[in-house]
Amino acid sequence: MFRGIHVPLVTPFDSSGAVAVDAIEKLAHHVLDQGAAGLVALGTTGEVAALDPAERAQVIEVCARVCEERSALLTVGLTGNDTRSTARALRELPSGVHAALVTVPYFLRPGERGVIAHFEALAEESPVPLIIYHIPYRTGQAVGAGALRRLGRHPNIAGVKYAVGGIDQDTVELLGDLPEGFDVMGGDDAFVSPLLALGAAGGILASAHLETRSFVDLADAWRAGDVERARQLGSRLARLSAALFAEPNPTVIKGVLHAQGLIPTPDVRLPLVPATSEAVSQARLVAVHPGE
Ligand SMILES: O=C(O)C1=N[C@H](C(=O)O)C[C@H](O)C1
Repeated sequence: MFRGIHVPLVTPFDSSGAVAVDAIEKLAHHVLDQGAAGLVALGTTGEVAALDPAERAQVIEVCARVCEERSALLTVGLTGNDTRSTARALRELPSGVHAALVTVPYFLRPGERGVIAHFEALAEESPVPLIIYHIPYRTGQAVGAGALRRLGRHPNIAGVKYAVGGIDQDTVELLGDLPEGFDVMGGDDAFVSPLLALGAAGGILASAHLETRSFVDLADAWRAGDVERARQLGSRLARLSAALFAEPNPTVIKGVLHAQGLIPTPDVRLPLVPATSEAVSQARLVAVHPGE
């Protein structure tokens, strides 16, 4: 189900601080024009925690409209560390949403058995397929290859957004033996190229707001076995990702998109603070001169 590059959209704000719905629509078309396979609404990059329920509904509505028009896949991010309320949020997803990206329960650290029980319960209730968001450096919860493989055998669990901060033993084991119909999507921008080389189906990458076409080419090159091209693109794009993540995501990306005239302000909501002008200039420089 998951393949190619999916862009977790930023939520732009206008000068009054309101969600700039027109800018979301423009950005959505912009990345899809460049070959993105889908959009992710309400990810970390979309500052979901700082949006109120009405704003979240607005973001989903505009993304669903664009995805419908463009025959693209819409995934919506859901973060919770309680199974009952997460199941309720899944049941309440509006139509037009094709999948839900659900974070491993954070902070609580329920252990692997708890994580398995959580996702199996959610998968039974969810009206759309789930993609597990595994990001232990944010959630505090390890989940090994065996547990992910078991979850991947559930018919309503379509994949994992894999962001363990590098390539480790579990990464290699997982990608060496994937359940049928269970896709691995790279979720650590700087490591997407090696993950694709190991057999990931694509990536959910905030960096792909910029150079979307090049990220799509990277995934295509690994799939086609064009190793030379994939390595070159991979190292160039990893430099771009490093510059875009030099300060907390999505502050630098918003700074660059604003400088390019794609969003009305670079503003983020507290506790995030806007990126420094140095970080934004450096990221713009790397985007234009990737060798520097
Ligand atoms: O919102 C997302 O989805 C992503 N979030 C990650 C993060 O903020 O750490 C980065 C990734 O590119 C996508």
